[in-house]
Amino acid sequence: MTLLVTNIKQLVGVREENVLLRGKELAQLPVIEDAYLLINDGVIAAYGEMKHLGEWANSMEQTFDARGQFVLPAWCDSHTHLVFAGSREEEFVDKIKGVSYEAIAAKGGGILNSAAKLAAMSELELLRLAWSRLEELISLGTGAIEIKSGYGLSVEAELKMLRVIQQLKETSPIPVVSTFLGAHTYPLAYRDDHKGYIDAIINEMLPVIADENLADFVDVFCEKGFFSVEEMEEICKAAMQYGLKPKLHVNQLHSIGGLQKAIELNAVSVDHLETMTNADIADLAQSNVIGTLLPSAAFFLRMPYQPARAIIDAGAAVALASDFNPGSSPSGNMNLVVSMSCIGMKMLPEEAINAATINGAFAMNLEQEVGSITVGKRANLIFTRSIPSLPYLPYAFGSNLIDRVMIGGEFFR
Ligand SMILES: N=CN[C@@H](CCC(=O)O)C(=O)O
Ligand SMILES: [Zn+2]
Repeated sequence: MTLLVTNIKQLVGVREENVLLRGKELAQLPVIEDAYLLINDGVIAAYGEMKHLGEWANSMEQTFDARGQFVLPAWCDSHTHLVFAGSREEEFVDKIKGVSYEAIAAKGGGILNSAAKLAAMSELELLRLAWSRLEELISLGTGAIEIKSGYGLSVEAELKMLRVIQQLKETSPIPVVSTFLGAHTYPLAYRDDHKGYIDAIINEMLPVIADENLADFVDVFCEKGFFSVEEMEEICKAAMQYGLKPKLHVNQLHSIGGLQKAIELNAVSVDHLETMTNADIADLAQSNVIGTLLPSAAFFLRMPYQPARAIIDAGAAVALASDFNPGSSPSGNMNLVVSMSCIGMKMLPEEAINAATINGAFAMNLEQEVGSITVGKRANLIFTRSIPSLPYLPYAFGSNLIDRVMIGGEFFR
């Protein structure tokens, strides 16, 4: 089926080629004013200025008049923990009362709290909950997503999470990539036996994950009190033997060398980056690794935002993602993430949109499929409400400025 979209006020993120944007390039967001867009079988087939629309347009079987809407590539959310069993608002209240993130984790809260809830839930119920979250995110403009395990922390429960992600992958209308995060924290039973848990990850979880093709990436929470740089290296090297690529949680609370090791391991991305030394910024800028910034986690944990300006100005490639999870970012709303990055991290609107689309696609190895208006890519698109300009999107934070979301050439809901 072919659909012609006409009278688009601005077609945003038009790119003939896929290039990961770094440094100054991040502010370059190519648009076509007063545009048309042709979609064939759910895939972008052509685009251009309305004035160049040929006679052929008259014979189109299906047309949609965008009447002055802006059309953007849907958000590419490259870091989420979307599969979880329950919310953790009791910890939210504890934190308001002054209890720290680390103190909550130390007394069995945090990730372990989510793991206990997940262990008690069936695969089917987990899938039902995750599916309804995913539907909400798509209606908020997310057109591709990465989902991690990491609330299982046992062979059985990690595999249960990954099988839920696998089912989402098979049935979701948007591309889903899967990340194995068995090394999210040490389960209680292995609190004093790190080697034992790492052995379980390497010898019991990874072979099944590889056998059933349950993950595209491997992640480790490299942090004081969680996994050390050496432990991260051991786990990544084992996972890489099965073809999983590293995408790693580093430099959230402390700078302990995780970022440098991730670069050495040729990670696809290093995620969080709230705590960056000047040397960390320089090392990232000189590497090919994408720095994925998660401003809503910093916001929710009341931490200083990631130093986006310094990271971009040093020449690094950055992506933006939601980190949707029940502990540190109970929102997967990428519109809010884009606003926060402009308001809290002084990213330009063009930089934020690029970081949340094309660079996010690169951070999931999905750049051939999504992230820009490019012939051959999926027509996963955001149609805005009537807005005066593109910067109005991050400026008017909290308003729902999305009129419709298109997934694979069809309007979603
Ligand atoms: N930092 C590690 N993991 C999650 C938080 C997990 C949780 O608190 O449940 C994050 O990315 O912020
Ligand atoms: Zn995370």
